[in-house]
Amino acid sequence: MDFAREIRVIEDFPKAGVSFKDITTLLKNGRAYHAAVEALVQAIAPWRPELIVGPEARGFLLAAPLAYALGLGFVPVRKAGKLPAATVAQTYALEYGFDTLEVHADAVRQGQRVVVVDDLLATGGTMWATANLLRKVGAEVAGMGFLIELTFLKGRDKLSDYPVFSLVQYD
Ligand SMILES: O=P(O)(O)OC[C@H]1O[C@H](OP(=O)(O)OP(=O)(O)O)[C@H](O)[C@@H]1O
Ligand SMILES: Nc1ncnc2[nH]cnc12
Repeated sequence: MDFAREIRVIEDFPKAGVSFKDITTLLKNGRAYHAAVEALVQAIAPWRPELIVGPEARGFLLAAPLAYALGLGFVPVRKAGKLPAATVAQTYALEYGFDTLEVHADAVRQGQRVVVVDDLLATGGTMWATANLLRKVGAEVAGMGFLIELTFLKGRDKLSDYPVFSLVQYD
């Protein structure tokens, strides 16, 4: 399937100069959504994950069905202050300023192989912070899967310690 055809591109959203990749058009097409999750399953299964992790919010839309398809558990990474039990936090740089992501301190077993799945790789800041969180709580990050990669932002360079897979690339 040509996944790029299912993704709507909105220029100058949320601000001038940004070419926004809108996955809602893919998500509302059942065949495309199913095929995208299946393609990610095929790419990620060889990494032998024991658990799937997804960052809030769009990451949940791919990571949770992927976990379900593989018969694995799902762990959410959330923006600061959203998770109720004891957490570990990681602050990371945004284009302007900083943000903080959290995961439950007891979310993984020591040495557990986890794969992180998100909708889109841009600068890599979100995924870098997520991987750091997972290492802090004792996980082994076995790989990272994305629906979309904005190759010109070179997010992969920040993630060079890990295998990275993306289904659709924009350059
Ligand atoms: O590689 P990066 O430069 O970190 O950018 C990619 C991240 O940006 C978007 O999330 P956003 O923070 O907009 O949150 P949302 O999923 O809640 O919309 C996207 O879903 C990725 O998680
Ligand atoms: N260009 C883009 N489109 C959609 N989501 C994004 N997150 C970061 N950059 C993005």
